[in-house]
Amino acid sequence: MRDAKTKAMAGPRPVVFSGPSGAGKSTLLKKLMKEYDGVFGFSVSHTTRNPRPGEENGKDYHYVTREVMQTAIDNGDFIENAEFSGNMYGTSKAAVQAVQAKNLICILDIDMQGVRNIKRTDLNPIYISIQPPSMAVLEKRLRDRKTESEESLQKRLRAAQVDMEFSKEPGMFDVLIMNDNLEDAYGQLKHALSEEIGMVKKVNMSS
Ligand SMILES: Nc1nc2c(ncn2[C@@H]2O[C@H](COP(=O)(O)OP(=O)(O)O)[C@@H](O)[C@H]2O)c(=O)[nH]1
Ligand SMILES: Nc1ncnc2c1ncn2[C@@H]1O[C@H](COP(=O)(O)OP(=O)(O)O)[C@@H](O)[C@H]1O
Repeated sequence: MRDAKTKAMAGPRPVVFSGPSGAGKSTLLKKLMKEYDGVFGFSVSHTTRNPRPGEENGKDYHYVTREVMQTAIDNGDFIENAEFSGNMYGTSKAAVQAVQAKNLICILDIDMQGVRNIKRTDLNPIYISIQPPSMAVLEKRLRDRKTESEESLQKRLRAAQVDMEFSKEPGMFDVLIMNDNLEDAYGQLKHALSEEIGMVKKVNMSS
């Protein structure tokens, strides 16, 4: 456990976003970061998947080869890493430190293996699960997003089923948000984080 002093030095509590691919994590967190400019900072993960149109290296992800990623993992550069849908993903220590150095609330978008592994660290985040209203809605959203091949889509849907069960495990998440209507889900998210947002605004305004 971190004592009060180290906690204060590390800045505000990070926030973990998890939930099935296509549940709306990126949509919600981008909205949040836009509205609360200077409050949140995104932990830019590493991945071996290819960038999608519109995604930027260093902003959405650090896009790397398996070799580069494995070497960095072996080097102890990562807080956690996982294999998802045939690709490697991971949170580097540097990604989180870069956000915490600016005294911002660090946002992590990670899968359920990441959640399990972060629970073994002293990061002490708020765990938020974003869930879709149903598998049918999730499938429609993923298809309409037009980012996945049929094979990748099927892999994501299979992982989603496991994820939806995982999110029901007692004590796994602090907040569960069902993303049916976007504005409602966003309202719930802001409400869940209102105390942390208030604290960061106060501290950063007076410094
Ligand atoms: N464990 C872990 N999972 C990650 C990390 N970065 C992204 N993910 C997860 O990997 C999954 C796939 O992400 P992505 O390929 O961007 O697809 P999308 O979720 O459909 O937009 C999602 O569940 C993400 O939350 C990471 O650093 N660690
Ligand atoms: N509440 C919602 N209603 C309808 N479509 C949504 C909603 N939330 C997100 N979407 C859409 O669903 C797709 C998946 O959302 P995205 O944020 O990419 O999910 P994730 O980051 O969890 O994989 C996107 O095309 C997004 O625009």
